[in-house]
Amino acid sequence: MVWEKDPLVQKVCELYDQISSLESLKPSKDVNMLFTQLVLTCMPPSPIDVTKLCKRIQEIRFKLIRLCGEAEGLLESHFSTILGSYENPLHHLNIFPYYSNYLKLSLLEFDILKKHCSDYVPIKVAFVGSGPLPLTSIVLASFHLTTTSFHNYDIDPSANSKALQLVSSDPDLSERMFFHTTDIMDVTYALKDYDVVFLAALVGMDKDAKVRVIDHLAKYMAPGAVLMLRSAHGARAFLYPVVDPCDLTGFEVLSVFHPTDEVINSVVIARKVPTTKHTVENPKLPNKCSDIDMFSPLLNHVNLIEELDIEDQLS
Ligand SMILES: C[S@@+](CC[C@H](N)C(=O)[O-])C[C@H]1O[C@@H](n2cnc3c(N)ncnc32)[C@H](O)[C@@H]1O
Repeated sequence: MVWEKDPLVQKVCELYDQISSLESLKPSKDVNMLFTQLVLTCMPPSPIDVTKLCKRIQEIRFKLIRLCGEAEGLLESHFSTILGSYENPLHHLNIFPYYSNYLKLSLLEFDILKKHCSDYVPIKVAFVGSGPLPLTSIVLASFHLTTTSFHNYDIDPSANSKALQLVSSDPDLSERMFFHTTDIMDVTYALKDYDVVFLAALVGMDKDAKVRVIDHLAKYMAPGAVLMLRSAHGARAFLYPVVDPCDLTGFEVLSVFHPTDEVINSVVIARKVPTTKHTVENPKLPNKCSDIDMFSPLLNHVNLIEELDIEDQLS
């Protein structure tokens, strides 16, 4: 189908023109109004396949994803600064306008994780691209994985110092949340200690960059460890990069879930396969997620069905 004439695509291009003309993407009435319009335009289920867009609109999409990422970072930084001024920041998270979205997204990710690691609670989780307001780690640690330690990686030192400020006064999370300031591409053997690695939607802003990060994680994560990724589907792919199962070399894709409500990101869960050219010598098996016999006929049978489901979903 030729998407250029599609009214939704036309609306996205109009909004791009206005957003790209803004002086600043810091939270303001105009910025909030334009991004709210953009999200409301892209949210409804849509048959749009962004791989079929013409070159001009592909370029608009790539620039728009970057603008959305910049605005999201500025929004999170803005509210993290306000929250950091409270005595107990974690008691006031609901001042963040998208807090309920994170509650729903984190519950969705926890439910999907539980389904594929049903007999085991992860001991160590890494969140890559945690940002100045690491709500996924905070929500998971507070409500779902209440004994798990969370290692948050962010390339931006100011993001980590703001994030640390939010949890340092909490007796529980201050003991279970850790922050590492580094490019994830520079983290190697430490990655093999994590039972689960979450990859933020905004780490790897285009396909090539995303695949480079995924290949790096495939090289150093422990066999059997779980990778949770955020992707996008339909018109939501104008807001975030898309992760396709074929991008996940070195992993076995367990499921892909496309929400249709106000949770914008699709969720992809995959498990590091035990034998891959990427495997680093003598990898330490993280824990029970890898104790599952990766090649037991039953498991393969179940996985095959789920992968077939994936094929159905994606066809
Ligand atoms: C603003 S946060 C938003 C996270 C968002 N809530 C999500 O789930 O995608 C994204 C963070 O990723 C960080 N980031 C981007 N590339 C990175 C990399 N290669 N290594 C570590 N952090 C990175 C940015 O500094 C930014 O703070």
